[in-house]
Amino acid sequence: MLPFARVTIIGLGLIGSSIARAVRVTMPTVRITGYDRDPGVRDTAVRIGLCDDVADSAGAAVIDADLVMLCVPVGAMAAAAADIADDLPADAIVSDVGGSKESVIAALRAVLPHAVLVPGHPVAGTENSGPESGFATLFRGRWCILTPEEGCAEAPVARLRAFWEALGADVELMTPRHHDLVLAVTSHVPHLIAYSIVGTASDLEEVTQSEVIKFSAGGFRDFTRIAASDPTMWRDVFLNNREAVLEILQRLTEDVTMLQRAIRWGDGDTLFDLFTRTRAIRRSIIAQGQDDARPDFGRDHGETAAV
Ligand SMILES: NC(=O)C1=CN([C@@H]2O[C@H](COP(=O)(O)OP(=O)(O)OC[C@H]3O[C@@H](n4cnc5c(N)ncnc54)[C@H](O)[C@@H]3O)[C@@H](O)[C@H]2O)C=CC1
Ligand SMILES: O=C(O)C(=O)Cc1ccc(O)cc1
Repeated sequence: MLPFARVTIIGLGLIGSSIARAVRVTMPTVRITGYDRDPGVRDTAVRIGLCDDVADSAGAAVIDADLVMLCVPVGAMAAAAADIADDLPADAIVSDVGGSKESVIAALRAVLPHAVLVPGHPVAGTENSGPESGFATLFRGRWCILTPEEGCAEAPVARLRAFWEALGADVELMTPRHHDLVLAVTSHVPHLIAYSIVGTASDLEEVTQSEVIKFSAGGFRDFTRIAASDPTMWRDVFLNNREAVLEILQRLTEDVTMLQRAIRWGDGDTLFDLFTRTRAIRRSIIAQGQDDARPDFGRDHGETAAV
């Protein structure tokens, strides 16, 4: 049995459009309604046949929904929730895909105090954004973390788990606070490092202009991919996961200072030991099959062109 019969997606960018495509492929009888604040995005969604219906307002989109999935930048969650508040069916489950959780939950609760809320975060994405960049297999073999509030009933969590599993994701539960700390280490600070190193290279433009392009086949090229990620989305993530990001940045700063000292004093053992440890981490990730180089990951899936 399907976990939901009528799914509404608010925000039809990379993640919203990928959910729509994945639902089409994996649960073809589910009725998908979409809404986006940007009329151009709504037009594109109609043109590429992303949803069964694209509504003209957020309220009209949710009026008979079983599941409402908020797929907007985390700084826009409160506004998106306010737009659906008056028309949301009392028994509909509201979820989101925001990359930070504690502040998003607080913002959603302030606007939807009585809603059945099961927040989530699919740990899957790309540096691209917009409705045409999504693809149906984005969530396959990836984690989706659900962060229900204390005291949340089990049934809605189970239904949302079944939904994400149908899209191919592996589901794990965490407290919102723990989610935010884990993601600060594994995703948010790495993005900040990429933004920062690409910015530093660009500040040295006069020295590096040609070299940056010429030699960017190395690690720098990987940084430029990450640093091409959506500015609105990432600005919002850093402002909303402030405490955890600052905590991890403090620790990183101490570790970088330690490396600086090792380089200054010619302490090769310290460098070698760390690099040996980090190489083992990379190899264990590959051994667990959690690497993007796996053949069923990546961006060129047959399903991409299908919807
Ligand atoms: N991009 C990624 O790799 C991942 C992003 N996420 C999360 O997914 C969410 C969406 O990100 P993307 O799909 O990448 O962004 P996107 O920029 O591709 O799409 C966001 C869409 O939301 C729309 N929007 C903004 N405010 C709105 C409002 N108040 N009402 C209705 N529509 C509104 C925009 O017009 C845009 O079309 C973010 O919260 C982000 O943290 C989660 C996992 C991965
Ligand atoms: O493109 C990449 O390397 C990513 O890290 C994708 C990503 C971006 C944001 C998230 O909240 C989760 C995953």
